[in-house]
Amino acid sequence: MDGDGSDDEVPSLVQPEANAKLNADEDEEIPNLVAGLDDAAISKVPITIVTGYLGAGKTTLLNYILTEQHGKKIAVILNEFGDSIDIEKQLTVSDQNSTEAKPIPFVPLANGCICCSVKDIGVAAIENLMEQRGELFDYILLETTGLADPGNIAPMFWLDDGLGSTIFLDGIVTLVDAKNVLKSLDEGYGDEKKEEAHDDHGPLLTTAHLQISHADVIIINKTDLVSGAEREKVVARIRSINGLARIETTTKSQVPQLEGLVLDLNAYNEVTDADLDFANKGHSHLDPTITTTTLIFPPLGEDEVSRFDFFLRTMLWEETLPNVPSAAPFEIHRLKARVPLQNGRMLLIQGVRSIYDTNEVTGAGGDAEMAKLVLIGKGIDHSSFEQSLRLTLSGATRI
Ligand SMILES: Nc1nc2c(ncn2[C@@H]2O[C@H](COP(=O)(O)OP(=O)(O)OP(=O)(O)O)[C@@H](O)[C@H]2O)c(=O)[nH]1
Repeated sequence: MDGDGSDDEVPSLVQPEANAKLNADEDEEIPNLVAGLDDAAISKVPITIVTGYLGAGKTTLLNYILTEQHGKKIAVILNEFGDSIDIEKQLTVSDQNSTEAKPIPFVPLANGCICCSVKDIGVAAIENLMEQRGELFDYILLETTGLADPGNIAPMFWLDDGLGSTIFLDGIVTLVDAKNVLKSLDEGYGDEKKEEAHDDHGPLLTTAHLQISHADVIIINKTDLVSGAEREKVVARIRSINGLARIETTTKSQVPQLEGLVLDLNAYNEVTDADLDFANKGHSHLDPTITTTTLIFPPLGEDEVSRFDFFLRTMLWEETLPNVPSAAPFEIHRLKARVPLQNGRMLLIQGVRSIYDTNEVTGAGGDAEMAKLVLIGKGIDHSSFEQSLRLTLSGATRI
């Protein structure tokens, strides 16, 4: 595990210009994504994003959580307005861009939890919620709409300085409907983004793909509606898209445990060797659109550290591969890496889309540990990425 180097970590969060718009002031100090490692994190409120396709079982999961014993005071945020639920009619946050602190009304729920509904998951809405925090809650669960792309929501929780100091992203949990997910992946069934996805001219990228590729935990729900063989097929397909996520199968969203599966995932402050090893186990590429790829290389020498960072920057910010200009177009959704250095230190890297964060720790890993970089994304051709990394580390490009 990586926690042993916490006393002398050197956070060096980097931010691409493409995401600068999320920051009100580009000169502001950028908060640390790996939030769990410092003292200040103790008082921060974790947020779990619950996402999943229409009807997959998100609300059923939230209801299940609220009736279970977890000893937490949870604020549930619903990111939608519906006619069906009375509480949603009562609650309004009209303008997410407003800087005025308009109190968000809460509705009491079971287990001492509270619920509110916001139209858009904006920084202002969450800040507003945090201002009212007091003793009201110590955990936030955010249920997104079925068509939300978690890759757009996740960066909000560490890019904004104010928010980053009060909240940290604990993890993304994606519910999928065992009966319909394959159809959703293949056809964009019922997907309003279908046209947009086709504009890409590549294999169809659906909302279901985006929700699976960004997930830290994937709950395959409604298993009562499929046979054992169908369930295995779904698991294999999802595993081929996201080799990093933990996968559980459920009926009525009844997860076997909450801790570590929905709550307190610590998905963004741990990069364990076991996780990366698992992703590298060569799951077959069953999905034509999104795959998980692992690059393995020896510990980096002093000169190679900045070259490696150049490789990451070019790949994530420019979506090109240094030294391999002919590589096919690609998109990176999620990235995790453990990179031992020859000086005995270790780089732990997390990324979502074009944002990534590097922490340097001591004492992690053994002498024999190789560096592992796991990438989840679209159009990733393993050999082009490997070639680019090898050439870049060898100093083929002056940086
Ligand atoms: N058969 C079956 N039905 C389920 C299961 N889980 C949930 N449902 C039902 O499926 C329907 C949709 O579940 P919800 O929890 O509302 O799904 P959701 O993801 O919140 O749906 P949206 O808010 O529309 O995106 C409800 O009628 C649930 O009772 C399950 O495991 N099996």
